[in-house]
Amino acid sequence: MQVTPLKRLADLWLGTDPVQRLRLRQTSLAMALMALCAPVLHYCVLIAHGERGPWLWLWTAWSVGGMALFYGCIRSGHSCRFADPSLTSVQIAFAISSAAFGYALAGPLRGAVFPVLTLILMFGMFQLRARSAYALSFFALVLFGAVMTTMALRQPDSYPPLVELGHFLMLALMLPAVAVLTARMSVIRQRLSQQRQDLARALAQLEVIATRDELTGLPNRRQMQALMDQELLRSQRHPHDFCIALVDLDHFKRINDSQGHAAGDTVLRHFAQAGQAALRATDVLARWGGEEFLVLLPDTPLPQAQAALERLREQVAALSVRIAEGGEIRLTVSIGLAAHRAGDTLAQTLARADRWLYEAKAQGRNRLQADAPTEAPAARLA
Ligand SMILES: Nc1nc2c(ncn2[C@@H]2O[C@H](COP(=O)(O)OP(=O)(O)OP(=O)(O)O)[C@@H](O)[C@H]2O)c(=O)[nH]1
Repeated sequence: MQVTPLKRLADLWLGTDPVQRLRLRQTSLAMALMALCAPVLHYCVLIAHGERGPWLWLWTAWSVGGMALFYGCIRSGHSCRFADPSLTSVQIAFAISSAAFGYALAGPLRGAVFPVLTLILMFGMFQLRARSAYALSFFALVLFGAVMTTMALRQPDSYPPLVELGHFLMLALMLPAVAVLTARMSVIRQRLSQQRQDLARALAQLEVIATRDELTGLPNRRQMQALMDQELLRSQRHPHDFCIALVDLDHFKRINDSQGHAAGDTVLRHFAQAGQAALRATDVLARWGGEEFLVLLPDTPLPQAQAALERLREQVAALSVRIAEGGEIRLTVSIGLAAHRAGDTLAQTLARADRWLYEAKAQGRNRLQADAPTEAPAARLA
């Protein structure tokens, strides 16, 4: 992808971390607004006093410089050590103080500060909690009240006390209303965030339900079918061997009948653990249905698959499952193993594994029957 000079500039200004970019975008917007307000205030002061004077320059340095400091603090990562790395509350408090200072300088055009003050508080709608919104509104009201009182006392001609009282009353109505709206936004934001988390959790659960067998935690039949389809596609693209084995617990009905269904479930769970432990991490053991399991051995030629499943059979035969009712159950498995042949369908390979399993059962159980490496198993079984 080509990097345009504009994107390079944006990366330089905002960095590349998406979370930091979001914070810096917000602060840059606030900084731009502050920079745009400066000439307007200069105009108001010129109209009111015919000259700009040192206080206005102090306001300009304080306001624009302060916002630049916020930007620097966030851009450098310095703010990450604070509870709110966006510094939202502090930035809003600072902007309120700048607006109050501007109000004291603006003279007859000071009413222009009120929409700016609303705008400043609206920045909090994206991030502030209800409590901070109320606190900042209160802070603004107190600060403006103090500035209005001071100006009415010191310059009653430009700031008539009754007019200032009217201004204050207007603020006393407007600021709590903005705080209430911000608080409501905060509740909506929290609800949305909770819903997003619930949805993500439900999706994760759904994925588990859709792909895992509830009793054993192994991949279920649907998931195994998908994995085998994938392996088939891979073997067609980059030819390699893979094998499929059907593993069936011997005389499992007897366990259920003599020890109960719960004991049968315990045995299934123990078999699943032992089976997984006996296989390689790349092999997949899945519950195919009932007491029948399926093993997919990707990228594995028949002799290796045979050795792996023989090891599994031996380890299961050595297993002793302790059941809740007391006592121990021993179990064995019969295994039918088939190597996939190029050109065959998965159903054909599975059918061959099934026939070998049938053969293993017929020959007395607790054994592995597999394709002969040199002989076509389909021919032998026919
Ligand atoms: N406890 C329990 N039993 C199950 C579950 N799924 C299937 N079964 C039982 O597994 C038994 C399978 O019995 P059969 O198909 O006769 O096979 P078997 O007794 O293992 O005999 P062979 O396969 O011929 O060695 C049945 O009793 C089923 O009820 C399960 O999730 N839990």
